[in-house]
Amino acid sequence: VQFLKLQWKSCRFPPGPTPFPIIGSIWWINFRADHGSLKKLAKRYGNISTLWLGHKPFVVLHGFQAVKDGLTTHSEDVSGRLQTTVFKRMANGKGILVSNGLIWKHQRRFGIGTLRKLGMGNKGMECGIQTEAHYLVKFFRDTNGKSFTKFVHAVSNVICAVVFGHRFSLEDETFHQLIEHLCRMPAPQMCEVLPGVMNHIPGPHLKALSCCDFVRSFIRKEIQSHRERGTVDEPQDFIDFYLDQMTQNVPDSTYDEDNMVQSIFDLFLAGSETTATTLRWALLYMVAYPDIQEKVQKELDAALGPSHLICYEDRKKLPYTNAVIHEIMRYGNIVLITIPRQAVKNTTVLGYQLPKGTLIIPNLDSALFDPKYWETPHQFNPGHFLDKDGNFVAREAFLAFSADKFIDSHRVCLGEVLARMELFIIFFKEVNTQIIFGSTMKPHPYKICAVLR
Ligand code: HEM
Repeated sequence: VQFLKLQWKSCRFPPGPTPFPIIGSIWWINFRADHGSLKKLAKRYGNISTLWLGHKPFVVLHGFQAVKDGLTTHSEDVSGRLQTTVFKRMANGKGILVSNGLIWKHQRRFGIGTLRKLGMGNKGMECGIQTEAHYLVKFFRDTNGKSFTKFVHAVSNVICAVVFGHRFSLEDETFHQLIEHLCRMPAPQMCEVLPGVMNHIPGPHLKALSCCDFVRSFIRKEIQSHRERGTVDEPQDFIDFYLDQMTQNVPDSTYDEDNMVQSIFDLFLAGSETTATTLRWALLYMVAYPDIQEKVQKELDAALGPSHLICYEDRKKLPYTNAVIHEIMRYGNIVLITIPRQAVKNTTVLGYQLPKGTLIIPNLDSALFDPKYWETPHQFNPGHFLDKDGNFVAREAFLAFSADKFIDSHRVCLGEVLARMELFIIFFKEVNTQIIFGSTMKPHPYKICAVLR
């Protein structure tokens, strides 16, 4: 009976493999939503298909057009986030990244507005990024080439300056603890499968949750020291602005300390590892494609010179470098599928009527490698972002930050402009001050025994 019920239910959704009670249809992709299995799914069922996790349908969007139309035609309808066990333990419905409804609207609007007031997109934040880029290169010189491990420190420090009003030294022990806990936080999936049981069994999932607690208590200490300092005439950082907002008389206000802590937590979570990983890919590609590195260095030398203090505006004079950074983001493809969306009301996606609560998985990877939109999708080719005269061209299929151009619209990356500034300035600083090369190929460690002849 359960089987028949499920078949009846699945008829109303986009096509997909046959679902069975309990296991659904994810058996068809070997229980793994990775690049290869989602490609296989699209090949068999088309650009919109359904996977069932037990009795829960996930609608998968594949290819640039499907991802774009699916997320933007009725963008507000598909702007929800699923409240999974992990997300509840991580955020409890607060903050920006996985919240919904009024809390999400308030916190997101406040977050964007405040980041702009604090200089996102202009000189304000540029200065903080230049400072971090400077310390990275200094650290590189002092340690003879080990700056690569410090990307996450540099980009987290930019966020520290914005939210706490100060940066940390790269040697600071407390800061190291913050970074360590931030990096150990990836979602503990087992809690999703067996929530009740996993809460009592030790393992990486409990470690990840205790890392969340550490980061939150770190943020609370900073808020406490702001409170002790008392009100300031001019708010200097995110916490100042938020404390001020809490005193305003806003109808149905959701501005409280828990939401402040979680919003700051979300900025760290969404903004540290993402940007740092992209920078690590950047260096790897410069090692793998030395001819491209050389062309970037030539363009920098010709347009700016070695002692120039780089600013984001300079990208307009550096079309090739700008194209290389975009190609790093496209080819590095760090997100694969974006955090699943949920329909907040009955809606239509690519002609299918989807009921409220349906989960939607936009496969960003499939847009960044869509052969209809990229000339050589599986090659690292900065030419994707250049016209025949060598001018930089933006590409509509470049959905690294999700599927909408406008930050004020629903659920796109809130830190896109900050990320772009960081990538441009830090990449410039690295390539302009050093030649990046890989060391020799070494054999894996092995044990050897010599016997006398
Ligand atoms: C290379 C760097 C980055 C990439 C590739 C990236 C990508 C993304 C993607 C794909 C999403 C999901 C959007 C959706 O649901 O459709 C997202 C959301 C978000 N990002 Fe980023 N991001 C980056 C850097 C940053 C930075 C630097 C910040 C802020 C400091 C940030 C803050 C956020 C926030 C708060 C959200 C949640 C928005 C919401 O749910 O309303 N991101 N990002």
